[in-house]
Amino acid sequence: MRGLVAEVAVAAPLDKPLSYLVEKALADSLRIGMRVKVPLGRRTAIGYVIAIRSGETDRLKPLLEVLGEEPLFPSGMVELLRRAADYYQYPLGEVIRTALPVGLSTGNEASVLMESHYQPAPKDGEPRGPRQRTLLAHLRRVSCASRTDLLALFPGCHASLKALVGQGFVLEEQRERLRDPFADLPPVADVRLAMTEAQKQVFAEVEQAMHAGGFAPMLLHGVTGSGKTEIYLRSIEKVLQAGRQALVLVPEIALTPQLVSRFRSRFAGDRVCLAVLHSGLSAGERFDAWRSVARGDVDIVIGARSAVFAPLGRLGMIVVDEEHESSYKQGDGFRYHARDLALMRGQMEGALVLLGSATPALTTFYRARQGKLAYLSLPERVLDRPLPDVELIDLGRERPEGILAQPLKQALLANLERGEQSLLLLNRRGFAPYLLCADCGNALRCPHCDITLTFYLSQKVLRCNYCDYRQPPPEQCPTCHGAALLPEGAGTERLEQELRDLLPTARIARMDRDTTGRKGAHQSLVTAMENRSIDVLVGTQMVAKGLDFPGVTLVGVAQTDNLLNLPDFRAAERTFTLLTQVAGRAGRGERPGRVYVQTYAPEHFSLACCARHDYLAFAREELRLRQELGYPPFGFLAHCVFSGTDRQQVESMAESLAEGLADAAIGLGVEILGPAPCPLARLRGKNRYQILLKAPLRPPLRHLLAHLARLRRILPRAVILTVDVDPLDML
Ligand SMILES: Nc1ncnc2c1ncn2[C@@H]1O[C@H](COP(=O)(O)OP(=O)(O)OP(=O)(O)O)[C@@H](O)[C@H]1O
Ligand SMILES: [Zn+2]
Repeated sequence: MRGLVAEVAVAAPLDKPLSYLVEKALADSLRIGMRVKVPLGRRTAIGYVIAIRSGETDRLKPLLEVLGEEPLFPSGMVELLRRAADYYQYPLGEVIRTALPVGLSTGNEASVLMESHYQPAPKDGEPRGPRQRTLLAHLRRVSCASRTDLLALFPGCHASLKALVGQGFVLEEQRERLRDPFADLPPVADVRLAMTEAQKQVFAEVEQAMHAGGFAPMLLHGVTGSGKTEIYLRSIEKVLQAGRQALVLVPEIALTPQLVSRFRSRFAGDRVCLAVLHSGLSAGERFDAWRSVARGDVDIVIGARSAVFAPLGRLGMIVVDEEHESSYKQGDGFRYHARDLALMRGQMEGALVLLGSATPALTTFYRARQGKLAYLSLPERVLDRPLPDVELIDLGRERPEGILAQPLKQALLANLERGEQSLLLLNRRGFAPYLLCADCGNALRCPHCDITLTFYLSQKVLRCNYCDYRQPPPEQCPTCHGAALLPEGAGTERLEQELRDLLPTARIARMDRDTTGRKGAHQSLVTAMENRSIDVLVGTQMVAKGLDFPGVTLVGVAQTDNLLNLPDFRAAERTFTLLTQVAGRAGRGERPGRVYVQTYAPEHFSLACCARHDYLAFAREELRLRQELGYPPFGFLAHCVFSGTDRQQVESMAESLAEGLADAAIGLGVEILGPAPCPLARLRGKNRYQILLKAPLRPPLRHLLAHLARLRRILPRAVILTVDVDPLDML
């Protein structure tokens, strides 16, 4: 018999969508983009309708229920979702589940306004059960979480949560939905800047592409402080005037309050509806925001990574700010890169895609050089403001007693005297990265991970920065029972302490994940910097990210070598990028800036190029090295990680699959590297092996990955394989 058939991408690890019969009662209300309940084997599952057609229905099971009254994404987005699933070799239903806001994926409608929220109580010690400990560790890390979010992260955690509340480790309260953390910020008055000549030129090129219509990918390479934001704002105005919508991606909403407020002040009120999608929203709020976007009520969406899937139906432009940022890549599950999907989406929907950065990812820069992206450049800062002077301090020669060498110390003192602000970067949290035994030389290590425990002096705790394992610092060395355990190396806590000794009268603050966990904490640091009630801000990478503090004239980098020495072919690029970005925070106002970078490798080209503000020279040298080694952008990678508790089993499964791949790879020109233990050979109690697939062209790599999808069926349940296409993090 023929009838109505729905193609459903079920949120489960399935190769392809399944067909279901649509019974008469549901036929009228069903549309593409709706969420449905379907039978799957002996259970029911949630899925998403991606097509409706007429066809043979004899052997089809009927669709059980339609959830919600409106589609969650426009039918025009199905193709993007499909291509994303195909590109990253991930099941379509899971891709859609990742794309939708969290509250929606669980199946229960997220419309509750009041719900339980949990916070860690000020009680020391650890609960008994491992589940309770994990939950508590999570709560201590995030400070507060709603029941919905906890259940999504830790399915079935009701009992543990109740026990934690019962024992006084956790406080429970009924709260309204979380408020929008940006709603009550003082509105910044919008200054409509007269564009500089360089800005005018770039903007003219954007306008031209807009007139031409259709897909137009562009790279806006503008040095730090060159006024890229104004280009975004003006371009979006044009897009809105043409009756289309804009999507703005930022690396992390919570870390980019200044950009968000510039958009707010330019557009809010102008009968323009702007939605900010961010993780501070409660499930209910996210659901509401999503639906109003899906209905077409929103003109501009600003959001982090996952906003690339915002259900905008009349998309005219996508801006990807700080396109080089690695937070655009999702690190687990569906490992997509939001910038790459933004390009894919722009192409499919005929939109302009503007990627902006002072330090474009080399892959992006190379694409521009090949002519796949238009190259727009703002080579100078606005208003003839100079880029800061950068001085490299050779630590091998200076040999400072503490963390800071003389020249940087003196600069800090002088800057304080002048009443100007300073910024110091050290990309390590805590007091010290190791607690080392002076007798036997052993460092204390995480029992679950292949990594040393970080020592936090203020909290008197040793903590694993990967799995959050904690223990009090022991009295004696567990190996030799020696009593001299010494903190080795430096983290932001220690640097802060050293600064307090050096500058006793200065107002010093620290910005890292430990001081910004509380809601609003990051924002109050930013405000205090803007008000000049902080003299010196110390922090991790966070201080390097897109902040615009005109009062900062001095930037110091405490060390560069841990970044430069990471076993990763992108180490030089990461170093160059981070240093250039943090240096770019200096001298953005009226007074010029200076930068001191402490390093053991002053002759390294990534540092030398940074000191000369010479991105092009850096890119030239780094591209040459990449080409020699066949690494991106001259080759394409897929990173396969096998993990499980039984090391031997993991290793032997990795070997079997590598052999299977090797057979299939004959004649394809794909290199198969490994299996070998991952650099982080143990993580959260799991042993890890990796295979790296490397190919000069994409099609053979994809071919091999398709083969891997079949091969992996032989894996036992105890061995988990994750495949990361275009990996960024290969530890
Ligand atoms: N045409 C202009 N006239 C005067 N000031 C301007 C102009 N354009 C931008 N500015 C100011 O210059 C500063 C830097 O601009 P913006 O924050 O857009 O830089 P950016 O290019 O995004 O830099 P980064 O990559 O470092 O974030 C801002 O304070 C901004 O207000
Ligand atoms: Zn650990």
